[in-house]
Amino acid sequence: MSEVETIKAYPFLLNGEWQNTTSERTIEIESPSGAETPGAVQAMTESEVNAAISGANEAQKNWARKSFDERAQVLHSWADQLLLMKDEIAEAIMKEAGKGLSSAEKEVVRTADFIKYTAEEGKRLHGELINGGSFNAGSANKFALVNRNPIGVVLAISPFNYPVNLSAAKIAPALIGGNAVVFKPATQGAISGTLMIEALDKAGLPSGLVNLVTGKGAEIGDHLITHPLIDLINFTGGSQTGKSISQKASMVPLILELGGKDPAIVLEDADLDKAAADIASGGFSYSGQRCTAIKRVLVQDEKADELVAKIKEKMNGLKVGAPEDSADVTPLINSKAADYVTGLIDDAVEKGAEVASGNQREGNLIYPTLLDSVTKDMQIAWEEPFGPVIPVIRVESVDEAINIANESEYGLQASIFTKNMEQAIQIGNELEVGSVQINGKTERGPDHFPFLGVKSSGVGGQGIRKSIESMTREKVTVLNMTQG
Ligand SMILES: NC(=O)C1=CN([C@@H]2O[C@H](COP(=O)(O)OP(=O)(O)OC[C@H]3O[C@@H](n4cnc5c(N)ncnc54)[C@H](OP(=O)(O)O)[C@@H]3O)[C@@H](O)[C@H]2O)C=CC1
Ligand SMILES: O=C(O)[C@H](O)COP(=O)(O)O
Repeated sequence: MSEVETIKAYPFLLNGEWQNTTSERTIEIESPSGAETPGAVQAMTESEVNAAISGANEAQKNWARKSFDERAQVLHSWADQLLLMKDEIAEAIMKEAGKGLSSAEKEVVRTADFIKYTAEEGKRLHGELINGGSFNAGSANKFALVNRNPIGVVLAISPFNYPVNLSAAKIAPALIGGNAVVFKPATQGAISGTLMIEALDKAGLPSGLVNLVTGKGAEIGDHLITHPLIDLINFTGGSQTGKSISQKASMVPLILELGGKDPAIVLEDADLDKAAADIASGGFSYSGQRCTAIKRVLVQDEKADELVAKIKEKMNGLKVGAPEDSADVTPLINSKAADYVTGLIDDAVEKGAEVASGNQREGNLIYPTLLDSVTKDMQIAWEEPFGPVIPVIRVESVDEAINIANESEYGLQASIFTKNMEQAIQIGNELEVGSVQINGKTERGPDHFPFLGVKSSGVGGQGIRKSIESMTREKVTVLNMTQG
């Protein structure tokens, strides 16, 4: 048997059947650590993609007629199945996304919690009744019944870094809202995505309601996003990909969760131990491959030396190594990503940044790197590394910190560390971001909080309740009463 024949090729789920592509082409998943491939997925053909979309369109009609409670039962059962498959799914996340095993296990548990909360939140989705008499030119004999209806077929496209959580964060709210889903996982993440759909299938998923589409985004992406039966696109990934989708998908509602360059703004009165601990864990966990990772530090000059020393100290507590050992910093997703990060570090060092810690590389593993005295002419001041490197930019005033924070093309989150709550709130109001964390690291969770990015960080809102609202639309029925 040849080496290629020993690689497991995972099938896709199309209209209730697990199938292999008629193209007979598979895509081998890379191991970020350079170990053997964890398997392969099918490169689906255009006609298989069409069948997935039209099957979902058909299945949605029945699903929309089900009560919230019936839909919720499927979701609860999905969460139970995910937990039963926890070890297998966590191993897949570890092998294809290079995530530390214990974080991968936490991702599965977090996802089950997410799905269960979504099921219950769906049941609490109430419409409203508006009386026409409350408007000057209106009439008290008119009543608007405002209900939330499904949108139809949601195209869910997810990134590699949270291949289970960020996929379920689209699929579960879409389903509870009465939609069908065509799910295209990141190729590097597609085995985990396939396994989570296997769990959903075991939970009693109606045939065609969620169809799994595997294949390279560069090959099938345009076809998917421009298909006339796609009613909404819910995308998480890089800003470049997101912007290109938004240009091509005309008149289709979009939810885009894109890149970030989240600053930690540290004021002179901050608790520096707390700030340093949050910067180290917020910037380096999962090797900085989180949209919400702290990606730059803006610190008042007077406190910069002390803060840098404390961050370095906290960095000693980071475990660097293999995903199997549950390390915090593990090899990056592929060599292109690692080369990109190395290039950013080299550019900064050439232009005068000081390496306070790190700047070592072994294969795709980049040691956590802290760059001090970063200036605005360096690429690392502006670009999203999606890797374990934090630039420290020293500022002379709070206004300078706000200006640099807002000069970024991104606007996901920002942290402010200070004991002065009033000032923190004032600064927060000035920052062009979706969320501000006061005295805490930037992060998405808990998952029922609203989550959104502005500028190049995204369009539309998520977070369990928001996600259900974003993937349903209001339907207004006006009752015109005869004069009583
Ligand atoms: N704001 C947020 O909530 C989050 C944002 N992100 C961002 O995601 C990025 C990292 O994820 P990464 O997976 O590398 O992002 P990519 O943009 O490379 O890929 C995301 C998804 O888009 C698919 N895709 C690629 N090209 C196209 C196309 N032309 N049309 C449609 N789909 C396409 C990919 O498929 P394939 O894998 O086959 O190429 C993948 O499924 C970072 O920038 C990060 O900040 C990540 C998590 C959360
Ligand atoms: O979008 C991401 O990268 C993840 O959802 C981040 O989630 P976290 O901030 O809770 O790690």
